[in-house]
Amino acid sequence: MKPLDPRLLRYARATRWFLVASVALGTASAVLLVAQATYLASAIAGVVAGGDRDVRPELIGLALVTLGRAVLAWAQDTIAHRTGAAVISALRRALLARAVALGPAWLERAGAGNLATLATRGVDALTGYFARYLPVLILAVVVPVLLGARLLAADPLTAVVLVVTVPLIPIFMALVGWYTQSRTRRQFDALSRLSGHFLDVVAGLPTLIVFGRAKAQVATVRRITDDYRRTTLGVLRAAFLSSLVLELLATISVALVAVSIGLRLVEGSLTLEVGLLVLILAPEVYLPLRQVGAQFHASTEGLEAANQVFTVLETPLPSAGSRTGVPVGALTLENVTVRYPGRSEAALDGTSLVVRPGTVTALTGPSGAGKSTVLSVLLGFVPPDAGRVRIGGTDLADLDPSSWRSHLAWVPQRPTLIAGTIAENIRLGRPDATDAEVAAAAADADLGGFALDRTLGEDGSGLSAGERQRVGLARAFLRNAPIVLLDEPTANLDGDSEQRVLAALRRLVEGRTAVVVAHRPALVSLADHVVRMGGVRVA
Ligand SMILES: Nc1ncnc2c1ncn2[C@@H]1O[C@H](COP(=O)(O)OP(=O)(O)OP(=O)(O)O)[C@@H](O)[C@H]1O
Repeated sequence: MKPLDPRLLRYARATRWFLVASVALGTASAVLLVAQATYLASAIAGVVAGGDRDVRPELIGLALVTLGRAVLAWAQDTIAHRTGAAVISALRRALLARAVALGPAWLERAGAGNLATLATRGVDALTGYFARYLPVLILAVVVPVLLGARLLAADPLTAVVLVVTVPLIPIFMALVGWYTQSRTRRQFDALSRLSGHFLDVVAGLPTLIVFGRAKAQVATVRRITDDYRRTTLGVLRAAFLSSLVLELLATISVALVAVSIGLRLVEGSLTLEVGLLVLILAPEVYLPLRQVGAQFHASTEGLEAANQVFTVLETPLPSAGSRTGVPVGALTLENVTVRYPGRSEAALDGTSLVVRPGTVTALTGPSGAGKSTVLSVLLGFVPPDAGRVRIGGTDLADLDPSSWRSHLAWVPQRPTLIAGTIAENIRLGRPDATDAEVAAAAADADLGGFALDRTLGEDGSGLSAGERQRVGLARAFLRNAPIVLLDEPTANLDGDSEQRVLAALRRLVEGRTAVVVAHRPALVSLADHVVRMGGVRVA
């Protein structure tokens, strides 16, 4: 694992300024450190020498330098936290924007749980990286160089000891990093698996309880948790052991310097002032290196998360057209074949279909025949593996996806609802709609008797399946788009509601191009054309 992933500089610009500021602050702090040691050594040597030597200037200098170092530490800390927050929010925004651009088919493969872990806990782990690891990493480069130069000037023999021992620490750390990389990845994978599974279990809890599988799921969660605990302990073990060895290495090196100073002081070949200066500065050379070792493991989780974010950001987008003018005309599927990843059988196998403008086409057929897949293809969520989709003669692949979708209204089998009021949920269909337009759309979808300011919970909890579908319909009414795609819009409605919604649907599809997945005869009767799907090729 690289100590600084160059992609961080590319995707999070705040990192560049942070590095520049940190190098400047680190250099200033190293210079103050040398000044502090010089004042201290001179003051002690002065006191030991006795006589009437006035050490007040050294003491004043010492106080000022100490104050300066405190100010620098505060500035470094503030900048580190601010940069961390800026980078985290930039990465999170980029990640979510990319996930949206990659589309639902990618999300299904990547897993919503994984994405949620990455966007929350994952990128948050970068706080430790910016606040604790990077500053000491920079100090670990700047301080040994500056202090080494000062020590070379003061006592070349100590400089030789440093040149021999200091490089051992980064070499050792690189070995540790190499060893722990795969373990950290395994730890993060286990956490993602745990989150994904937990999400599924919570969402399906009522079903699991009814089928008596809740206990079995508890056992599965326990197994994954155990796995996570084991990998975490493995990473921690490596962290503690490597810190121990680094401390040992640094301590032995300082001891070597101290012994040589002691011997030469006794011999009289070194003055007390220089000896003290070297003794004060030598441990400071190793300090940032030791801190890097100690903080390295605090940073690995954040770096691994960043690595995974970059993998998502670098996932090529499905090829999309750029034509923004959407032509008016027939929607045509020509020998379209769709094969979902991991499925040997094609969901659509050479399907051809023509939907003439201004007409309603009903897709019927047995479950699994590929009706919803036709809608996904028309929505541009699932690209055909073979064949073409044309809009008025233009290949759908040449159209800019968001321009195309701005011409569509879509009601899926289970419309997605967000936490918020019913009105807010309907307004997703057209965010700039007025309250009166929202109310009219609600009335069209047979939601007239509902208090639109009623607040729904997460995923629209608090509504029945039929009510959820009517909110989805109200959205389509509000959208007022020329093409309407409906996936069994009356599936969950009772007879009376169905009649009212059908009347509204008749108004909705009037003069528009509509494709309706339909099972119920009443809905099929809305259609100008009925296409039966399932096994046989349709036309
Ligand atoms: N995301 C997916 N990943 C893998 N296979 C899928 C996916 N979505 C659908 N399929 C498969 O593709 C086939 C067609 O599914 P589709 O949902 O289009 O059928 P449908 O006719 O709409 O069915 P229903 O009437 O039950 O909604 C089915 O065999 C289904 O299992």
